[in-house]
Amino acid sequence: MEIKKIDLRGLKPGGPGWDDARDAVTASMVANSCVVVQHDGLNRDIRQVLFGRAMPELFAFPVETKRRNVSNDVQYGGYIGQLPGMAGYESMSIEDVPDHGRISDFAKLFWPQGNPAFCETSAGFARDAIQLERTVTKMVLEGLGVRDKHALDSHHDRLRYTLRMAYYGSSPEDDAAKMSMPEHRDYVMTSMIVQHQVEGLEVQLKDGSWFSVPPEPDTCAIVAGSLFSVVTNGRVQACLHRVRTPSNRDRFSALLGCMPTKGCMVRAMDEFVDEGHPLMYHPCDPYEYVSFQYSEEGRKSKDALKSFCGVVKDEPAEAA
Ligand SMILES: O=C(O)CCC(=O)C(=O)O
Ligand SMILES: [Fe+2]
Repeated sequence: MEIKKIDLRGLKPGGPGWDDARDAVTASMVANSCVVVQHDGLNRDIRQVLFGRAMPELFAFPVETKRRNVSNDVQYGGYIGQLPGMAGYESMSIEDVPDHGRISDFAKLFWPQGNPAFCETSAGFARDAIQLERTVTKMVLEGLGVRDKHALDSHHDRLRYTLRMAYYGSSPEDDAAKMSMPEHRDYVMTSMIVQHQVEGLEVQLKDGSWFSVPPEPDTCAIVAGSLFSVVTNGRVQACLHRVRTPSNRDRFSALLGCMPTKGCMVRAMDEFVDEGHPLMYHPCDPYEYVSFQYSEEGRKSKDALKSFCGVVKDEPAEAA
């Protein structure tokens, strides 16, 4: 089994090829909780500068400087590094990235006099990534049967976006089979993952095997997070994925995470609930869900989303 990449180049909503691509994107999301697309949406020059210059310069700063990137807002925001079992992994996030003030505040943590080139690169990348994410999510929701333009718009209007830049440093004594990031599901609505030259992202397929997403230029992967299961009433499950780089090279990736804006409840869209598909998840506050997922109870749970807001709760684990 594998995930076939879907060509979105040159497609316009409703134009030639759109319906076929939409159906293929939807089928991949339903089957694998992930879609890999070939696109012309992420400007090549911007990507080249982001991965070739901006990110290497950023991660070269000392840890004390990188730690200035803090977040009081979301779990795994700000700077992450030196995690147990994940030596070599670091990431830095810019929340609400369409707000240029957030990017320049971030840049000033590293370059107190500012760094317009860095700001332009990250803003350009984020702008393109948001556009592409919206196209793909629109395809999936339409492909699953949502026709109401207002419902699609209001889904998008209530999202906020975080740009996360990640670095996976290798070390000569690393075992090539070693995991750089253990398997997990993202709590978000969706994550877009852009790789650059070095492999790493692996997605678990329905038959339990792991598919390594090739780091081809002009492609990216969009994986479903837990909150997308709520919205689609379980039609699309959260994607189990991990990072492993058998070639043992240093690796960068850029991620666009979508979360609902604060204060918005997440609920199944009307189109996905009917007699044959009873409601699976009660409407929930996404930020309360995130706290739950990382709480002791959430970590112990076989299916944190179901335990938190499932209409039918998980069977409690049997006492040993
Ligand atoms: O770097 C990647 O390819 C994926 C990282 C990831 O899954 C995450 O940060 O949640
Ligand atoms: Fe992830």
